[in-house]
Amino acid sequence: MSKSEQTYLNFAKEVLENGEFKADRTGTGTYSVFGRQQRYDLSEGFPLLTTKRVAFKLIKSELLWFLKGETNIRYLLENNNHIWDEWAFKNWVNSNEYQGPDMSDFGRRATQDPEFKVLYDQQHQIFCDAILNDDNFAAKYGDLGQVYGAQWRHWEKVQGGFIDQIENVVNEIKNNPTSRRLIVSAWNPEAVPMQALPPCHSLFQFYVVDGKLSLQLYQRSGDIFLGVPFNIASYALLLHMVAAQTGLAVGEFIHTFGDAHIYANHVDQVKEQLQRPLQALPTLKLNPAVKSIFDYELEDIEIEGYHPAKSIKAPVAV
Ligand SMILES: Nc1nc(=O)c2c([nH]1)NC[C@@H]1CN(c3ccc(C(=O)N[C@@H](CCC(=O)O)C(=O)O)cc3)CN21
Ligand SMILES: O=c1ccn([C@H]2C[C@H](O)[C@@H](COP(=O)(O)O)O2)c(=O)[nH]1
Repeated sequence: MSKSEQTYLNFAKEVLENGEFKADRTGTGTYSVFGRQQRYDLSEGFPLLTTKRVAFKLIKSELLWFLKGETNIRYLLENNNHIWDEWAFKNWVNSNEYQGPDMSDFGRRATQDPEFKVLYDQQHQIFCDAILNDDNFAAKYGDLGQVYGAQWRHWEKVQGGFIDQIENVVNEIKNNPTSRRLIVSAWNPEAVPMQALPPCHSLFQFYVVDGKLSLQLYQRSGDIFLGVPFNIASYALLLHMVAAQTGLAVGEFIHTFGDAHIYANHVDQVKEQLQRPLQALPTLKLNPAVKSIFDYELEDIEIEGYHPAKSIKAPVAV
């Protein structure tokens, strides 16, 4: 049995039991707590949940997308990753150019009205085809604004020019591992109005001791059922990659939250997941021939020994 997965399940259980009902931006309603922290010892195994199948290939392509400094969903769609579609789709259907049926409040209506869902699926398909095949359309509507990739790799300086926070932090870990300033911030108050969704995983810090690298993330807002399993695996993967590139062993991933919530329409799914038995955690294999944090491709990252229970579907709140 894995301590890491039990840590996540205990957290979900605690929020189900103690979360306060709280209205939210999406109109869905949540059970929410404020200020929590979990620790995952990565030497125990790779923290990809086994009590439901978590699509690791989506986590990989999303993280490589951030690391490339990309903010356009075209790269994700080319890799069959649709987790960010809704936030780009919103820009299109709210534009003057959009001529199709009314898509206002599509996220909520698609889960509640089967007839509307048919219309939404059609428009979503048209949207994805256009992003993939039409360069101008992709440039206009595929871009999520100054989101993670932009802030990590090209933080815009007031006096002109850019800061590559990832390159800097990897160099600092190599050259100055005792530093207490090993921080990457995605939270840029000036950019918030230009982002499809202000960064949920807002800031992270590295720490080196005894030849081991740890990472703590501050996540301002966490969707415990859908987003958090992705976030845990994504930061564990990033930690492994940075450790590999700096010659360090992996230590802990520490996950600190602001508003951690379970959406009201995820409660049954969480209860089902909590009933399931845990399996051993998988292990991560990174291609040792890769010599830069920016050179990893999908095939350089493999998960081995992953034997999860079947996936549990849930609607995403848009
Ligand atoms: N409400 C909400 N929750 C999130 O977790 C979230 C957002 N919004 N907005 C931006 C990103 C997108 N993320 C997402 C979006 C969808 C899934 C999701 O639907 N996951 C499914 C499988 C999807 C698939 O196989 O294509 C799952 O079962 O994990 C996960 C993370 C995380 N973020
Ligand atoms: O990586 C992510 C991205 C998003 N989320 C969740 C957290 C919230 O449920 C929504 C964002 O809504 P806000 O109103 O902007 O907080 O997306 C996540 O868990 N992980």
